[in-house]
Amino acid sequence: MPNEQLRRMDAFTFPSYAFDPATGAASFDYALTGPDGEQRFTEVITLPVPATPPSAQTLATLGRVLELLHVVAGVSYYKAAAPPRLVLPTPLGGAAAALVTAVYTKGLAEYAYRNQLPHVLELRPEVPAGEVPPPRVYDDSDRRPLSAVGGGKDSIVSLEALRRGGFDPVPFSVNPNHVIVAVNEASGLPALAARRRLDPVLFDLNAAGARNGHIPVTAINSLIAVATAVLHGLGPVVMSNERSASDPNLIWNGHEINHQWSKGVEAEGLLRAALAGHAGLTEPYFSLLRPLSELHIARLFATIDRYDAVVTSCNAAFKLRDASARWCRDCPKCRFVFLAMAPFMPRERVVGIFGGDLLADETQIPGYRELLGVDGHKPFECVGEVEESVVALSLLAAQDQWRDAPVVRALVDAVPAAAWSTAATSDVFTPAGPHHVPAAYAKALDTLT
Ligand SMILES: CC(=O)N[C@H]1[C@@H](OP(=O)(O)OP(=O)(O)OC[C@H]2O[C@@H](n3ccc(=O)[nH]c3=O)[C@H](O)[C@@H]2O)O[C@H](CO)[C@@H](O)[C@@H]1O[C@H](C)C(=O)N[C@@H](C)C(=O)N[C@@H](CCC(=O)O)C(=O)O
Ligand SMILES: Nc1ncnc2c1ncn2[C@@H]1O[C@H](COP(=O)(O)OP(=O)(O)OP(=O)(O)O)[C@@H](O)[C@H]1O
Repeated sequence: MPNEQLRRMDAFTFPSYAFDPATGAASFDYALTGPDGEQRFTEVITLPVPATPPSAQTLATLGRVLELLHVVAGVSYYKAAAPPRLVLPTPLGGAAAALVTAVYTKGLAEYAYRNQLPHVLELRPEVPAGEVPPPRVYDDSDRRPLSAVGGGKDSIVSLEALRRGGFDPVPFSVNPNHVIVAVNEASGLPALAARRRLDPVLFDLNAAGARNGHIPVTAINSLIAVATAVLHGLGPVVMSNERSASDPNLIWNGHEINHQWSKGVEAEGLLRAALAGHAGLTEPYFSLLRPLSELHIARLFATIDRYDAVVTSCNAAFKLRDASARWCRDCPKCRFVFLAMAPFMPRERVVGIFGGDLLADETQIPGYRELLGVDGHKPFECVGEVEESVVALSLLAAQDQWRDAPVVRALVDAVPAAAWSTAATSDVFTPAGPHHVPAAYAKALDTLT
């Protein structure tokens, strides 16, 4: 469909969805509609099939989770045109409607900002009238947790904390690539995987110049994880989203723009409430690392060495096409994670993990100046706060192995005095802030210290 027709689309709808318990395949249909016709999409998400066929009650609960997933996963296709109307397929209760509204506004905020589409931030879904029958209550709180694995340091910290804490976690990933497969192999734990196939039409539209941008992918992965946990009779989904994921990158038109919105604590609370209200799940989902800073998580990661040859946090390794093998060593996330790990490891260990020494490479200085708040705003990437970067730099400047590294020397001179004094009194290693970690899991992280 030509691009100008896409731009005239006036509504996004959700014609139907279907689930086949025999294959685990859920197919979700979407449509952009407008004066020139309709553009249809179908996304297929295939859940791992359990050894024992699910009961009717399990399928009923799963159906409720899939209803939420159908609507939330629509963001990928909505963004190709960003029409003014979002027309939901079925009535939803207050908590589920609140989740959907937030996913399409706050979750697409970076997309709206970059494409200069302020109406997206004001979208209000049209919810069909009608009562939603109350769901069956499903108490999953004391079952084995499903631990979402993304291949990076954060999910490794959670997986190891759960394992050492005696929770017997089941690793789980969506579309595991070679990095995630290698991390799971290093853990030695049998893992579950779901497959997600975006409609290839979307890639054709992208190539033809359709609107594109960041989407709240963690909300989608989270609901796929919860659907898998329900289907397999497992307990809560444990995520590894940190404290700083809740902090915005910038304010635009009075709205917070946060690249990591669906990793933040607001999204976590909305998802939990929607899953309780719409699907009856009592303890569906939480982030074990929520009270921790990225720097604190890096310090915990340094206590675990069995994943050094495989751990990869760089997003370039997770592209659907043309992915890098591991760390690209030239993006904000590589720069930040190197800086965060370096104070807690021998230099040769961190250089071995990354396959190169970013603090010996002076071309990295402009990128590090952004992370340290000297230039520009916090990059649109999964990176820690400026204060965490300054604290990490101060730790490096105090170590013989790093003090004379060219990048460290240049950055120490660049950071303003005010930032050094903030860092000197920083609480970056003190767990803090709102979280949803259940009492039974609260001590799991102590196993790593
Ligand atoms: C890997 C990555 O960063 N991808 C972003 C990138 O996409 P790109 O075009 O360079 O390559 P692909 O990932 O292969 O995607 C091709 C197109 O497919 C569409 N698409 C992909 C996945 C999806 O779930 N929905 C989609 O619609 C999209 O049109 C792609 O162009 O740039 C895109 C445009 O800005 C981003 O949308 C891609 O981001 C992925 C959805 C992705 O998985 N990103 C995560 C690495 C990510 O950003 N994680 C955040 C968490 C944010 C959150 O709130 O959940 C983080 O780590 O901070
Ligand atoms: N493919 C995936 N399947 C399932 N969960 C995922 C996947 N990718 C990321 N996640 C989860 O989503 C959350 C955010 O991902 P993110 O990439 O920030 O984490 P990570 O890979 O564990 O660590 P890092 O921040 O070091 O990259 C984490 O809880 C992670 O486990």
